[in-house]
Amino acid sequence: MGVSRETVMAALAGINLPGDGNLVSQDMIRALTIDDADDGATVRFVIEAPSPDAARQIAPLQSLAEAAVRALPGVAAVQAVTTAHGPAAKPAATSQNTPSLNAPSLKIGQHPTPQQGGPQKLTGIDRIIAIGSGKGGVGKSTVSSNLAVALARQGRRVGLLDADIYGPSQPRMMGVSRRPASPDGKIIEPIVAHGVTMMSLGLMLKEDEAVIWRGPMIMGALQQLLTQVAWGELDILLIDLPPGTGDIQLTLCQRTQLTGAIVVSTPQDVALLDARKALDMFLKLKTPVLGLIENMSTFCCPNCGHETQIFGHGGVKADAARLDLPFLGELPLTLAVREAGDSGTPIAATDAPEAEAYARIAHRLIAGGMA
Ligand SMILES: Nc1ncnc2c1ncn2[C@@H]1O[C@H](COP(=O)(O)OP(=O)(O)OP(=O)(O)O)[C@@H](O)[C@H]1O
Repeated sequence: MGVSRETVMAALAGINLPGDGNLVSQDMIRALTIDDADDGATVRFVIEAPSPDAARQIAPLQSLAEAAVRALPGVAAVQAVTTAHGPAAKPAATSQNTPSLNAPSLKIGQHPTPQQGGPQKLTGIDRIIAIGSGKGGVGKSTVSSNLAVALARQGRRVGLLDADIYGPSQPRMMGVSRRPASPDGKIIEPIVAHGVTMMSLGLMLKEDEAVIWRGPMIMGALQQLLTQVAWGELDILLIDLPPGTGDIQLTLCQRTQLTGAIVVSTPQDVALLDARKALDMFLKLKTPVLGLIENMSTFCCPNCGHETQIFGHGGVKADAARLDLPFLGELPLTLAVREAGDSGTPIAATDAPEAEAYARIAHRLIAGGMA
């Protein structure tokens, strides 16, 4: 019989905060998961502080919390992360950037405002890279969150915008559930998680709420997420696109000066067919393709170590060579990557062996001046 959620929460309630209360009474525990195994449970949780300053202040409590949970009978391993809610750095000065203490009243999903001239730069953001795919479910969001975290771990100031407006998955993958604040009703304060400044439309909606919007409203929402979020100074903003070649991709490439795009695909033929359409779209929109990533390249059985190429292998690399585009690397299909994403702590934020593959791609982007 494994450890229960209640027992873990009771242990965490024993970790007192410097001011008042404890980790549980101050509602700071998020994304608690308990994975039972024969040799004991692995417990994962996120400590979400109300601000980056508070996160720094309580950083030493993370190891106390981990030790308290590890001491419980039936627990084999503990993985905890401290994240903060609030702006990463002082936002770039704009006339609207004067927060007050009023309650947020931001209305997302308005029609876009007309824009003069061609694609525009975003103040304070050095590079913007869109991460796209042709087909859904190939791991574009998983790659985006892990790459963002890997780049942040290598010292870059990273933003992550979830532009998958119909199916935002970054809140879950980054372990964030709190609605961002908008003290003046105009500027939205992003959330900081795993060292990444992030924002998603999913954070502005109720979890099960569907977005039923026509093209212009979607484009308006994207424009708001790009221009009304206080991103601060960033080396790189990664944009997790929805699958396909629709309104969001078109609006983004035409209105925002992108450094380029990265296309993620599995090696499977049906995925590659759609990936080629995404590549063709970026070509037509004159957005440079910075490279291709092959996700779910190989599967290594965690029990016997046997390697299987479930979706084939090498197809993306071959396409990159054929189209004379950079191949950025391949990522394995593993249970740990899926579980990490579901638990709100991307594998790249851990010391698991899988983190290395994301770190390599991040290093390559930095070395190439792309991040
Ligand atoms: N390398 C991997 N190993 C194991 N699971 C993976 C891997 N990459 C993605 N997954 C899992 O596959 C599922 C789909 O991934 P993800 O949501 O990242 O894809 P997507 O291309 O962004 O999908 P969509 O855009 O259609 O929402 C998720 O459950 C994710 O955890």
